[in-house]
Amino acid sequence: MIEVEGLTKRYGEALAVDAVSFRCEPGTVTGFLGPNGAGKSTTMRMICGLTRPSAGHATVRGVPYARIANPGRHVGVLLDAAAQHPGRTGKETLGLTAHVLGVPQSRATEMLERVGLPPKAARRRVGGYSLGMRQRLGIAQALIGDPGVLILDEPANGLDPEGIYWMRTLLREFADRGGTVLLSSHLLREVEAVADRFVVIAGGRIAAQGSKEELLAAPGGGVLVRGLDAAALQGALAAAGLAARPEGEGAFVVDAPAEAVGRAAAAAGVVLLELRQVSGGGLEELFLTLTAEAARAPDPLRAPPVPEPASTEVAR
Ligand SMILES: Nc1ncnc2c1ncn2[C@@H]1O[C@H](COP(=O)(O)OP(=O)(O)OP(=O)(O)O)[C@@H](O)[C@H]1O
Repeated sequence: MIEVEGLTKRYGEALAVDAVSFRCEPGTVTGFLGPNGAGKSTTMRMICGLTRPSAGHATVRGVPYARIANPGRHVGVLLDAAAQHPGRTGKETLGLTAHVLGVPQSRATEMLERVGLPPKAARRRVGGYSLGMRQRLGIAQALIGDPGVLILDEPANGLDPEGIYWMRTLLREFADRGGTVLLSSHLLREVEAVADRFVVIAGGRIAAQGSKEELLAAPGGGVLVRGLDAAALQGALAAAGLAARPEGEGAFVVDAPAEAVGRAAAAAGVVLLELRQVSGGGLEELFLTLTAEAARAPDPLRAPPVPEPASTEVAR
């Protein structure tokens, strides 16, 4: 469980994150979305105790991250895959993490295999890795302590299509085993495919949050129904008192539960070819609408970045 309550980060006069609150429940993947500069990384860094909030607080499994003893055994974090030491090999990097977390070295070898870094790649220096290989190594580091929570900032960056598919499966299985995942990404289709819930942030503020069903349902909802005989279907719906509007090709949209529509058709002996919830324009359309709205309402306090004093940051 991750709980974020009123998290706020101010850099001088500029508000990077403005009173952000959300929860990530065990067994779910939460997609954290927003345009460039929206405040996603800053929020994630505050959750992980790397950036000090100006106001508000965040807890992971009920305690602030900084107070978790041996946090890598509980929370797997990947915030910046490029932050690996370039002079170490992949195997050395992961071996060191295993040592720090107190897990057997055999687990490092196991994780390298799991993330698709075979022995030959693992013997190479990280400085020579592609971005996708660094991401895989970062994911291995996040997973090596067998945590129950994953916090991943753009983990799919640089991954090839096979890698993206692999990542999706990994995260889904992790959540299905009861894990909690907070995942930021610009790959909307990928997030849509894996996440159960979304938190959309724009201009430092929450623009929307909720379950996939809630956020992606078309305004007004309704079901689309198509019958073998369109006229008979229309008659059946009318007989059941259900208002239907034609949707082309013998289909109708009905503002009623799918069960009521199915029963009306069955009662009239009408064969149905299609019966489904009407979905909206997908995550992409939702994202563009929400972020455009946020852009139309600029916050006068948001200004160009100023360097943060080093003392307020914990070293990565
Ligand atoms: N150390 C800092 N000093 C000053 N401003 C900062 C600092 N870090 C981030 N910001 C500002 O805070 C805002 C949010 O940045 P953040 O990196 O959290 O956005 P993001 O949603 O992760 O963006 P992206 O998708 O591009 O990674 C931006 O306006 C950014 O310029």
